[in-house]
Amino acid sequence: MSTECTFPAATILGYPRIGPNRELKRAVESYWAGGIDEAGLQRVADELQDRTVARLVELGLSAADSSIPADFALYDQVLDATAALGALPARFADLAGDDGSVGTAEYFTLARGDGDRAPLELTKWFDSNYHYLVPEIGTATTFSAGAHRLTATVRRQRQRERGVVLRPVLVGPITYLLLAKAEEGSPEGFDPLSRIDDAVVAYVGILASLAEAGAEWVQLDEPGLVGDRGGELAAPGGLVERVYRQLAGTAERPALLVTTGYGTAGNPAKPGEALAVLATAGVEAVHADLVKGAKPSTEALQALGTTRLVAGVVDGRNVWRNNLQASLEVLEHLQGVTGTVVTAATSTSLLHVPHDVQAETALPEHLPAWLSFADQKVREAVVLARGLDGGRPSIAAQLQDADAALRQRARFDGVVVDRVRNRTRDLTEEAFTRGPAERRAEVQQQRLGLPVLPTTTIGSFPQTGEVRGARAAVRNGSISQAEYDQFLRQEIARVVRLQEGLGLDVLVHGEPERNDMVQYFAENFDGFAATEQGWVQSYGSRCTRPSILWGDVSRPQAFTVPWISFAQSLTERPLKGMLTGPVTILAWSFVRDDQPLGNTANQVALALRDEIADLEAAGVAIVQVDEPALRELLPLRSADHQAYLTWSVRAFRLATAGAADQTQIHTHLCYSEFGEVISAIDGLDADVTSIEAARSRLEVVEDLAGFGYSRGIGPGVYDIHSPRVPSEQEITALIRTALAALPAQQLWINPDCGLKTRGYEETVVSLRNLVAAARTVREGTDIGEIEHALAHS
Ligand code: MET
Ligand SMILES: [Zn+2]
Repeated sequence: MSTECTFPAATILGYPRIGPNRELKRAVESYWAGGIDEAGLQRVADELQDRTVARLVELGLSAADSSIPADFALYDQVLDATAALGALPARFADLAGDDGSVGTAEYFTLARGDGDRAPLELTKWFDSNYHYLVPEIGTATTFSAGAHRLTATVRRQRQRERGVVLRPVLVGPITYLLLAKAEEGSPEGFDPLSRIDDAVVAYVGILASLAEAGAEWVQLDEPGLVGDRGGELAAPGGLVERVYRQLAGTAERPALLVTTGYGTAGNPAKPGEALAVLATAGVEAVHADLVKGAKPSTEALQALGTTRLVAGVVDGRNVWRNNLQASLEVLEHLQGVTGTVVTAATSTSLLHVPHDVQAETALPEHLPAWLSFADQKVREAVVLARGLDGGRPSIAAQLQDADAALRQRARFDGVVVDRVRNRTRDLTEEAFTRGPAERRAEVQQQRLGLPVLPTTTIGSFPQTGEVRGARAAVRNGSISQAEYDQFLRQEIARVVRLQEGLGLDVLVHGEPERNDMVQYFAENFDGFAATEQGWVQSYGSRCTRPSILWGDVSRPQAFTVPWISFAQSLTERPLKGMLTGPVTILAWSFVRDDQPLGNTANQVALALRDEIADLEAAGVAIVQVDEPALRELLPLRSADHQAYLTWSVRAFRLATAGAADQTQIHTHLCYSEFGEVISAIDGLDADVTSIEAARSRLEVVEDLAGFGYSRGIGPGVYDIHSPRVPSEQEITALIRTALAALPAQQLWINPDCGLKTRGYEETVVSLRNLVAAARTVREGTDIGEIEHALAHS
């Protein structure tokens, strides 16, 4: 290792990879479709990488001092680590070359599967909306040191004119194994982390090859230490210390920066302990998330000695302009207490935010000055470093600008709206409570007269090229609003007729007017703004464009009612009104950072409550409020779960509890891992809940029965995540599985989720089979009796 290991005064942990115009997304998809070959894809990726480096230099990072991270995954950074380690599950063993390395085609096979081989599973990356590919580790998994892509990147940049020195980024060994799941067939209770020693050997090899390629620093990301296991692992004498002693003790290596992020690493009651442990182990620089995590204690700072502290004071997760004054105070404090050497940095990679506020042309006038996307955040880190070095006068103008923007934001009309505040303040317990569930079920059945095992869908119908085309056409002005509305009415009428023809019991309008289930609400609520170019990577080549919740939220006028009542006017059967729930709206937007999330959630809830009241007034008898993100926002530490579940469940209840007993409230959740949240789901007090269940072959019904869940439940019997058509027999068998655990009166028959990503061809056949299966089961004598009883109650 070089004895000179100075670290830059400013850095970022990572930068959006997809490209300002989603160049990488397009290139990767074109490669999959056979439009370009591997060399073509590599050319686009290299060009983008060069432009990123140039842009970061323009923003103030140096090309020569390791301040620019090399985190250019083609699909996912965890998949990159899997490929670098050659740690493939047995079903993909043939994808590795003799030296354990994985080529480009094989890399994508891991991500997408082939033939009968299922791809690696996708899961949320910590509490973000980014999804990574889960490593599968078993007792026999082999680990090799094949970080060829990363070393090639480092080498290629070093060989450029004037030589760019990047800082390669890799998921650290402990986090890698914490994020893994046990490979199928592993012994009961097998913990992937038990393979740490073999993994470390491979990391030692990777460090050596990166040093040889010319890397002076390497960044190992260990955000896994913020979870429940972090406290024990990062305690003095624990696994973190042992592993990093080994890595730091190797001769051939670049200097090491270990990052955490997404909260306080290690024991939350001893902030900074994990950093001190890493320093003791011999790591040259440690990073702490000072936005979501706690400030390290003085004791921990003292223990850092000469180890540099990379201080994450610029929020990598949100889009608000930094309070430079406050950040500088934090940095000065850290530096002042113990003489710790401090770098100004982001709290996480900037992967979670869009590229550049400057690319937006249609934001409300007041908003751009309050915002900071990736490029602005790079500048913030650079400015803070300058201020820390040169004192406040050296950045006086920037401090003043940031301060002025913050003050303007705080008093802006719309950020605080008295009318909205008064409503949330004056809420009594009554606003959160409906009548008794049994009584509701009774009056709803009287009103709806549904058969036993009622069939329905989750809301959206296939969004065909025609639907997307019409939306694009009205946006670019080639058709008028009136023509577009007419098109939507035709589409809705077609979907309603189709469902009647199929014989579904509760119909939907199909959601053709919605570009996205959250953005559509953001566009119709006050307090939100949508971006044009604000794409962030969700997984692989998929990006989302979260809206920005900047002010107090309210609903100026009913907006779903016209579509829902039009659809209802076309049929005698009950039609469900479709809304997105408060927690999901928050989870999939950038939310304001100046008040507790629970307060914001209640404002959104009241806006939805107004919409439900208008739907009821229009004669709608069933309203579904989707909360697919309820479980997603669950805090990383179990100690924090209860507080979160309390405010999120209350927000849902506030949205729905204004509904009359005769109005049936449905909710939909897209997952079946109910375990830890089952009582929260019970707490939502929805009359009917649909969930994903087909893939796990309805395992969840046992849990529900064990819990004593007593309201309506629709475990999905049709997996909509693939074009595969489930047969009538197969669905019949699933319904019988459900019936073995739960009473027929409680069960609904529906798919796992909305149909918007499916094609009509498979959808129609699948739904026909679903209706036929429900009928077949209904005709079983015992159930026939129940139905008879229901009809006469
Ligand atoms: C991700 S959950 C989706 C629910 C929505 N109602 C739909 O059907 O598309
Ligand atoms: Zn869903």
